[in-house]
Amino acid sequence: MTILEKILAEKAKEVVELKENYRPGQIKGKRVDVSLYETFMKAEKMNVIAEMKRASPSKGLINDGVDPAIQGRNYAACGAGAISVLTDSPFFQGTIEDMQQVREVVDIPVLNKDFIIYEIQIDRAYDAGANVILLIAAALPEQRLAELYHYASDKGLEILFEVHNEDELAVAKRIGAQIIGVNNRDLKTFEVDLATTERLAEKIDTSNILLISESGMKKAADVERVKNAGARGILVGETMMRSANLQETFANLRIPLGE
Ligand SMILES: O=C(O)c1ccccc1NCC(=O)[C@H](O)[C@H](O)COP(=O)(O)O
Repeated sequence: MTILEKILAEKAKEVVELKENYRPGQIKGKRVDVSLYETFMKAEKMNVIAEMKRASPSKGLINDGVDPAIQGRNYAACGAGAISVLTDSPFFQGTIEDMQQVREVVDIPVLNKDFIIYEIQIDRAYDAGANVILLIAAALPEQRLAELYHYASDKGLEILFEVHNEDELAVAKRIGAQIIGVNNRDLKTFEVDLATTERLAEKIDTSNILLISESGMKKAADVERVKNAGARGILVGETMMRSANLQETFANLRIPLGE
């Protein structure tokens, strides 16, 4: 079993419980009307989606003592264009409450980073104040991805559609994804290779699709590579969660987007 298969097996159990115990509208989070796509397409510096990630399958514990509200406020103050909150508990030690707390203290787009396989998770993300949800192409068949994409879109949510290879990118295009995340981390080996963004970006029309490069971003030279490939945004977890000086970390990664 790959790690993604293990995560999805756990997620299926969580969804059974959610369907029994959660009613749409049950959580009443703050709603802020902002668009990731609009904000990122017009920015002049590399846009950073800073991630709240206590732990991960590849790295184990990263920063389990983090206070989501404090970290979220700091991310926004230091220049994050958006904040991603991992809400999966078994593998990342996150919760939906983490995301709600972040939403309360910032007005920039908030991404609910989870392994979405069912509509009820989208309802809950919306209720807790998310602007964006994640759909992972590798997680579901195309038909189901399309259904979830349209369900989220009809609720006014944006979708970060995550791909790892050419076949998944073709699915993203058929579905009409406007925001495509290329994940540089191979979810089978955990190996991170920025060449994944470089390779797939050649097949993306970045003049109207917002390309986000995800995972493995540590220094300006990494950002330079994905910027040259056409990315207007980067999703950064571990580097942010381990940073002792967020101001400096953001300044290093937010390189100008012009020539
Ligand atoms: O991070 C993992 O180990 C992981 C394992 C299996 C599925 C997803 C995983 N991570 C989710 C992410 O996409 C990253 O948290 C995100 O891109 C940030 O990556 P990084 O900056 O390298 O922490």
